[in-house]
Amino acid sequence: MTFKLGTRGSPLALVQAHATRDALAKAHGIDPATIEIVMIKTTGDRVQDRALAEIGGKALWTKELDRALCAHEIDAAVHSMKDVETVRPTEIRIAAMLPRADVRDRLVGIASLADLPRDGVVGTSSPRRAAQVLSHRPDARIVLFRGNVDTRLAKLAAGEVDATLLAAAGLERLGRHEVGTALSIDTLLPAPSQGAVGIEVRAEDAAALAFVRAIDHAPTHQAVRAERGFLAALGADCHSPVGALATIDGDVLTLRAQLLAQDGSAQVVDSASGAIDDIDLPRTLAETMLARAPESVAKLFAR
Ligand SMILES: NCc1[nH]cc(CCC(=O)O)c1CC(=O)O
Repeated sequence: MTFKLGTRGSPLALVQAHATRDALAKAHGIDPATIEIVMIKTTGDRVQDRALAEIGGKALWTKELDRALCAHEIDAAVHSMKDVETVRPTEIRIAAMLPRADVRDRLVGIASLADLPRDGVVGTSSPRRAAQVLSHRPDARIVLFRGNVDTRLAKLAAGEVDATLLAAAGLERLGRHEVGTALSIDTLLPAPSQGAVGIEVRAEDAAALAFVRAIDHAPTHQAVRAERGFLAALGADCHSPVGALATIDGDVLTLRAQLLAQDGSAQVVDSASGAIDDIDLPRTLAETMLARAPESVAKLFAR
């Protein structure tokens, strides 16, 4: 009997699936060959020329994996948590997370946002990164930029843009440590769940749940749960320019968050600290921030 681990087929997804397989094999003292990696093509992989927001948002990355999981074609699915919708089907359960990688974004093409030429062009399809760049450099021109890491770097090298932003976690997992410069979280607060890999199982599959839970990294899971709780409380989706990062120190969780207007012209930044298991903290922070958000920010959150 092999345990079937489903994944997208992108280079990054495959690295993450292999890391999950290795962690499971090690935790259970079993041969990695007893865990089969099953590649599943998603709509998000097929459509490369339009913004994700336009063609259906985050569900693009998870829909086919959800279907395969519910159809018992796989026993678990590996995801970049950043790409997983905030509200999951009741049949599916997030069982574990790998230890989080570097949460920051890396700026590629120029050394700092101050080095962007006047009216310089930044390629990104992330509303958060676009708004954050514009908050620092209102003169910047944002152009839609998708594709895998190599496609984006080739477009940059061809001079299509002056700069782009990529998650440090993805670059590092692909062995591309040399690409770009990490921006501090004070300059660019990362997306909720950035740098975290999660493993989902069918909620009713107690055996798979126990098998996968053995590799759960609790501090990552707790931090990502708080960040996702914050997004859920906002009713936010991939159209929403939101940064959020939870950090854990001893038994205290601190959640920092940023809501921006789409053009970066207004923003609200705040943080809250409390017990790790305080389930009200993310919602209270979201409500406090929305209450003092200017109209250009508040209107982005459908509540
Ligand atoms: N939306 C694409 C996506 N989803 C997860 C990562 C990187 C890995 C991570 O953040 O965990 C990326 C690429 C990027 O944002 O540069």
